[in-house]
Amino acid sequence: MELTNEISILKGIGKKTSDYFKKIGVVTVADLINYRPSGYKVYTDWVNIADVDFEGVFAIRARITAPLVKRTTKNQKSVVLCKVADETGDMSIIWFNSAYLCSVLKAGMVFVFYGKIKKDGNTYVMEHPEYFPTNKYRELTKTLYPVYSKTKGLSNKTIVKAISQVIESYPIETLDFFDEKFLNKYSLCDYEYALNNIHFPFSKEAYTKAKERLTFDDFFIFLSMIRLMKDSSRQIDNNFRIKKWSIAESVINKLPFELTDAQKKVFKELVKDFSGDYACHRLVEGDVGSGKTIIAILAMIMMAENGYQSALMVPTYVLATQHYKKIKGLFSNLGLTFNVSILTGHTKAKEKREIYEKLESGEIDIIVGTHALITDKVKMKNLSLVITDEQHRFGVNQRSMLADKGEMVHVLAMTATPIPRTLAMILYADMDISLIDKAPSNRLPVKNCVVDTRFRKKSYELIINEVRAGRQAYVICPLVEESENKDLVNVIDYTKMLEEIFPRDIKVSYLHGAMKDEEKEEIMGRFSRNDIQVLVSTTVIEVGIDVANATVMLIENSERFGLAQLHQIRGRIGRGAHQSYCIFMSPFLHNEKTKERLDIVNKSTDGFEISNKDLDLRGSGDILGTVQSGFLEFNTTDIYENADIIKKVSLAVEDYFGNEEDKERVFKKIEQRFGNIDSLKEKFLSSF
Ligand SMILES: Nc1ncnc2c1ncn2[C@@H]1O[C@H](COP(=O)(O)OP(=O)(O)OP(=O)(O)O)[C@@H](O)[C@H]1O
Repeated sequence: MELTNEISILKGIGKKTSDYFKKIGVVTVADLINYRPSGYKVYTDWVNIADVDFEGVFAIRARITAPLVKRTTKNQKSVVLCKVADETGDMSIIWFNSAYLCSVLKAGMVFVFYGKIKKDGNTYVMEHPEYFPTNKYRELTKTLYPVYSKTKGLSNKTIVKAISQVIESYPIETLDFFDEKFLNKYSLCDYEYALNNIHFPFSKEAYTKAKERLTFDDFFIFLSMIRLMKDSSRQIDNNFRIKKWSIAESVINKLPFELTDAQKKVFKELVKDFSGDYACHRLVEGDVGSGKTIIAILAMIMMAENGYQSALMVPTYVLATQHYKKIKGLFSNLGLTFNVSILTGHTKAKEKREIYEKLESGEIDIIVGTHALITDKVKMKNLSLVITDEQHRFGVNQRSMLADKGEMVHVLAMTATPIPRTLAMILYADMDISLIDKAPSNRLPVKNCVVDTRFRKKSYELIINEVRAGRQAYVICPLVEESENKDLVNVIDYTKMLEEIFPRDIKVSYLHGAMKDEEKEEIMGRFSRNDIQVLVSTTVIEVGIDVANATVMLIENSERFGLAQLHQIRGRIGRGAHQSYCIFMSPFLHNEKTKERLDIVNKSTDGFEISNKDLDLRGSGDILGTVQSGFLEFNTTDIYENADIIKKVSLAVEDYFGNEEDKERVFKKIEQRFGNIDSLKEKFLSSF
């Protein structure tokens, strides 16, 4: 048997069955062994019938007390009824469409019945259970039984049988990538053991070992591919090598704050990239408010200092304006004469023409903007650096459309999405990664609370007190206009209500997505000058808004938001030296799930931890769905859950890439297990 053979060479798999297998993506023998269980059935120890006092899946060990009876229900379904008893009580069992059982199961026989127990009036009924002789069941409780994703016409049993055939007759050990020395070094079991125990775990411990090994393999292949890609993108020469960066350094010394160690490290990495042999391709990842903007500014100063142009592209007009103003302000304070401009969809036609000209002539050193930057009209004399504020708003395509306005430019991407470094390596395969892992030290941790609406009055008092102390506040509501759902609060009415409650001198205003960009920008401008003290807003403020004087965040209907989003929203406060307060308000705190979710953001201010826990609650499908598209399916793998393994894998990949012989051997094995490396690479690339 070859792994490339179609599965029809297996016993018991005819044309019809192999067609069903095709529907679940299994065509060849290789597909079959890589088709991993979607879950496992755990056969729990049996319980006394008397102890069953809630619905659920149970095992009971009981004697059949009377001959089985066949009935037909009102809607013509055939059911079989069975009475059973143990020392503690009796119970009814019902099977559907299984008339044959009447001649198999006889009064007096003892079995372990395993199935769902439901309440029926005052009694409990077991529905359609499996049944096993006692000894067989005892064996089953020690193991996990695989459950595969099926398709109509293809039973779990058929899949189990097919996989067992391959495992029994194929020399699985020949597919191992690694030798004993390597396996020992990374404390891994061998591949044969792993494959056996992922499909048919001998014990729970064996399953854990197997899962760990296969997860390792998945990531090993994945990261090897990334490494290959990186090797090829590394070859891009640095066309814009900087020779000096003393102005950037003097800016650092004159800033009103000292850069954090994390920021200093990233700055050094950038100097090294920009002055090195190859073009920079770097992702800067830092939690909300960690201080990424100044890094972007310093990078652009370095380029300007060497006579090159740079572009900063952000997702919204408001954000572009904020960055532009910040850069202008900083330059004028420090007496820097570099030419900075802003280009957005709202720039007036005449002004636009001037900007296009100045970009083409090289007069503008730094251009900040939105998507407007990628139009054909924008031509740049010597664009050398492209910075994008990722936040998942720009695809790789847009990033490269801007980059294409220069000749193999440096690329710097910024993100606040709290993804573990290893996952970032997958999402941003071709990039180096810098982490800003510590927030500036002048910050006091935000004080949080989760409260129901009875706390509203107190929240308003807190807001008034903070405003009196010179600070400002945000109130976030999920919807804009009159809402059909009375439980949700709308921004405009809310603002009116606050205006009535708050003393006259406290200026309240609102912001929502349906407003015109210029209106939004005008309101944000007034808020950042403290002309407005309380801003009632939808989540339009979520990304990047920076008003360090704002210290209160009241989030109405906080149950409506995702946890990562709540973290982003909260990130708008706690950005300065003053104590900040975040109030997660919800009328649904009696719901345990809601409370449990909100407690996560309440207790943690670490974006990475919050995402992790959010994933635990929601399952990882959402995030992994995009990562795995079209490539290896990490179906035994959850990137977040396996962060430790991934770290180990990165080391292992580095190990291998240092050694040509090992590398070749491993790639041969990968090919053997999955097919040709080039096609694998192609699949990999197309999944981005
Ligand atoms: N080292 C530092 N010490 C003190 N304050 C700093 C430091 N670095 C940046 N800041 C200030 O912290 C605030 C947040 O920084 P910045 O806007 O760059 O955050 P960010 O990482 O872009 O966050 P977000 O992803 O939320 O937009 C700004 O007001 C900035 O001036």
